[in-house]
Amino acid sequence: MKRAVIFDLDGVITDTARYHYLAWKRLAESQGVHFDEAFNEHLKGIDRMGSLDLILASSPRRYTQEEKLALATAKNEHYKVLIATMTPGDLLPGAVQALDDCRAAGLKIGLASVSRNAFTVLDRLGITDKFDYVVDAGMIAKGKPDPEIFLVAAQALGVPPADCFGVEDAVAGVASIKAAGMYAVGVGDPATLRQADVVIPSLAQFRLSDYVAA
Ligand SMILES: O=P(O)(O)OC[C@H]1O[C@@H](O)[C@H](O)[C@@H](O)[C@@H]1O
Ligand SMILES: [Mg+2]
Repeated sequence: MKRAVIFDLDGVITDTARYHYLAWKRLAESQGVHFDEAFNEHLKGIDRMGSLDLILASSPRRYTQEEKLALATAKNEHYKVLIATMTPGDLLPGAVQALDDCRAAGLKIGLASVSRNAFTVLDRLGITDKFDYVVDAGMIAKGKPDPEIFLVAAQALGVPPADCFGVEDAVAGVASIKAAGMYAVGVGDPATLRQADVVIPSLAQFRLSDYVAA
């Protein structure tokens, strides 16, 4: 029986994945790099500097560390403008119900986000207190697809990884959950999230009883 659930944030609980996409697209195009939805799939779940490196790999120019930091900061400033007006109305359908179902079933609830804006987004959505523990980028050395972030969350929740399941919209995130030895619920397209144990289109189709016994 599963005793804990660890959710990703961006693209699972709220549509910030769209805001990351818009901010990266503007940044990439400012550097003459073509950017589309297909390329963006590879960036989902990847931390800020890792994402920038993947984008700049398509540029013939070489960038100094200082230039890269300036570009990452510019992207983040744009992203912060996009999330500044978020409200609880930006919770995706089924998100609160899924969290409440997990709470009612007595599961520990964690959040594993590589975003340095995770606490701001949780605050804007008004759901910070729905989590027993939140791991963000500042607490880990290696981002997704490394298992570290899900393992740190499981340890903080006091539940062995085999008794946890993770919920993710990103290829890198599902890989991180599986590498941590957990059951993976993918949110999105089964053709993209091939490594997940089960894939649902959105949290509106979240069926806790299907995962706790898995
Ligand atoms: O730039 P931030 O807010 O620290 O976010 C880092 C990453 O956070 C992840 O949750 C997103 O899926 C990525 O797209 C994003 O790049
Ligand atoms: Mg995500």
